[in-house]
Amino acid sequence: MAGSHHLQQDVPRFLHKLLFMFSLAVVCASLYFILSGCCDFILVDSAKHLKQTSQLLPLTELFQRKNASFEKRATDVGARSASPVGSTGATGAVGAQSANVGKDWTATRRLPQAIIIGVKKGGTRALLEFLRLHPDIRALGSEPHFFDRHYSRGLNWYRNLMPKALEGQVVLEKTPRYFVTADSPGRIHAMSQEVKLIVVVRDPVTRAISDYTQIISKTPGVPSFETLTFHNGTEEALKVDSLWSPIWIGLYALHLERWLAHFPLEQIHFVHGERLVSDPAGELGRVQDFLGLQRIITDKHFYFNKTKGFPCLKKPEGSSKPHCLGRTKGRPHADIHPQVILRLRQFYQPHNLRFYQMTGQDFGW
Ligand SMILES: Nc1ncnc2c1ncn2[C@@H]1O[C@H](COP(=O)(O)OS(=O)(=O)O)[C@@H](OP(=O)(O)O)[C@H]1O
Repeated sequence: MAGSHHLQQDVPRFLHKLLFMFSLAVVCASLYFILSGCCDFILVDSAKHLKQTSQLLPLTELFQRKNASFEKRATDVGARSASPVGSTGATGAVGAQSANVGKDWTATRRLPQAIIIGVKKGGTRALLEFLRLHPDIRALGSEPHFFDRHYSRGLNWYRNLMPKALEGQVVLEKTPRYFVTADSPGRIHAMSQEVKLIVVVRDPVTRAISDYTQIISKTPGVPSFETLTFHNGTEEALKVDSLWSPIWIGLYALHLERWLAHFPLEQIHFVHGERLVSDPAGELGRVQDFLGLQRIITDKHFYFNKTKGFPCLKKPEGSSKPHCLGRTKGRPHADIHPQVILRLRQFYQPHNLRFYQMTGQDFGW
């Protein structure tokens, strides 16, 4: 009697349990199908996208580019906000060190494989800013002045200034003063025998006036260009003072000789400063070839800004707005008497010819 009563109670309890387990199984199965359906959709979608893009690029490159553009944005924010390192650069400050921390697990800081070593007022900032458009270039925004001013800080210090880069990307910095400092060629060679060197050269007379224009903009009360260019009180009133920095920097052959004692000519690429203004895409094409990179920066990246009188970028790195270099780049020059300019042209003539012979290129100055 008691046994049949228990049985009567157990059957509905058992049925309840069975119903509960069945419902749970139904819920789990539905969840599984819903979720796996979604994932399939996402996977299919991204696979489609990957297929479309990889028609143009190999997968590894795609991966590197994606990381690179992501990382570039991070570095640049840091580079603008950190403190400068002995820099005379127009835009830059060194901040690469903190900007990428934890952002990319495959990128590392490396010593530069390419350096824009000169020349001051040649158009080095324009070149660097244009090169930054390339996804395979990681460029330091400021001038680190390592080989001329901060060498005692050591290579680790220098390396830590560099932006993080992925394998296959070219790390680049620019310090125009390297070209004219005696120790730089040997020191750079000691760092790397393979490093690629870039020199932006410009008519040394215009370059000297540009240099002087910068000097007077920073230091009021500087004597006139003529006074500083010619030796005062000498028999030959028009003897050029080749030791005055704006004149001395333009003795390109003299400086190049020191570099050629350490590096073969093929390892040095000369950018034609005037053509960098008249045909930036052409000059950039040659620089990309020299760096062993795909020609990605082309004339579609530039437009000529009539107000500025210089080529500007349609879309600089990390922005969608057109951008020209700052006020100190491409500014009106100090007014110099034509006779002085003529005398300086004569002075530079033999030096220029020697430079053309050494490089195998006629720059037409
Ligand atoms: N696209 C574009 N926009 C503006 N300026 C341009 C450009 N391309 C080349 N240049 C020339 O660059 C000259 C400045 O050279 P640098 O950047 O090497 O100067 S610096 O040494 O870093 O101070 C600067 O010299 P100045 O004209 O004397 O100001 C320019 O002539």
